[in-house]
Amino acid sequence: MVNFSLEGKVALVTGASYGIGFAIATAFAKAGATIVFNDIKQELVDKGLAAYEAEGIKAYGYVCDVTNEEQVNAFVAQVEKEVGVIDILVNNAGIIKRIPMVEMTAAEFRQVIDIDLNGPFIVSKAVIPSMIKKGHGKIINICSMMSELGRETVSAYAAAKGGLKMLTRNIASEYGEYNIQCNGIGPGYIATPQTAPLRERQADGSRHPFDAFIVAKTPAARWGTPEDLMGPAVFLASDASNFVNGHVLYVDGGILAYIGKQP
Ligand SMILES: NC(=O)c1ccc[n+]([C@@H]2O[C@H](COP(=O)([O-])OP(=O)(O)OC[C@H]3O[C@@H](n4cnc5c(N)ncnc54)[C@H](O)[C@@H]3O)[C@@H](O)[C@H]2O)c1
Ligand SMILES: O=C(O)[C@H](O)[C@@H](O)[C@H](O)[C@H](O)CO
Repeated sequence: MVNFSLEGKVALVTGASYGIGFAIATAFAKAGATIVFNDIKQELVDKGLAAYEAEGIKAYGYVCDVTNEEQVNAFVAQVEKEVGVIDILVNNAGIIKRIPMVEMTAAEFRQVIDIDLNGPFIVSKAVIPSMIKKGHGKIINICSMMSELGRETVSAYAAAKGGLKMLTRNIASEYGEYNIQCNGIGPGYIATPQTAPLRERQADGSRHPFDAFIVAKTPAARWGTPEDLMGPAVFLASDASNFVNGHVLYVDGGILAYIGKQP
């Protein structure tokens, strides 16, 4: 039988108070896992805890900044003591800055790289030793369309998410022999607060031009929802994917397959 169960597993999903991380953690809980998440502020953690409770899920929430190595190490040690060794890590925490490249400061560029690329490095590094000792582990990095494509204003984000794709391949290469699988999920355009500015209605009530552009660019002809990522995430976290390593699974309604509508 194919085994998609996550019964008895401890899953850490970073930045999972809402949005994509919350949907993935909820799916993991429904598949049997114990959920741990972190966020940068107590109010976000509290909001997350209330949302999990409303779904009937007992989750463990902590304040931790994924860019702070000392904080992350202390957090992972605390989770191992209070909840158990982390079997599944989802590097979901991330930010985007939409600024034309020539107007972006180096400090802004560095901040995006720090959260979206250094963060997954720091958290993965903290959990891998215990995964090796335990004899298995799953790491899922939340990549992006921008792991493959560029567009105006997102240079730092594209650089970080392209780097995250290669970090994924490297973790798979370096730790595959310890029965650790590291794969990515590359969501297409998903309706969350991160993309809300791209979907805002215009003053005259018409659709934001980017909103119409994305619907036309997506063969599925719609934005994705966080729930669209649930099945792929459970697959990559479960024993069903034990020989899948170093891939990015694009969950994009077909965007990367499509040349675009003829004008
Ligand atoms: N929404 C989309 O269309 C889309 C598409 C592809 C990839 N993604 C990626 O999915 C992930 C989740 O995005 P989302 O759209 O659900 O919403 P989001 O980007 O707003 O959520 C990210 C979460 O990470 C947290 N976070 C930010 N910095 C942090 C830090 N230093 N330490 C810990 N937590 C931190 C935020 O507080 C938030 O809870 C991100 O990595 C994003 O880049 C989103
Ligand atoms: O401004 C943007 O183009 C978007 O915010 C994206 O980058 C998406 O959020 C996503 O990562 C695509 O997969």
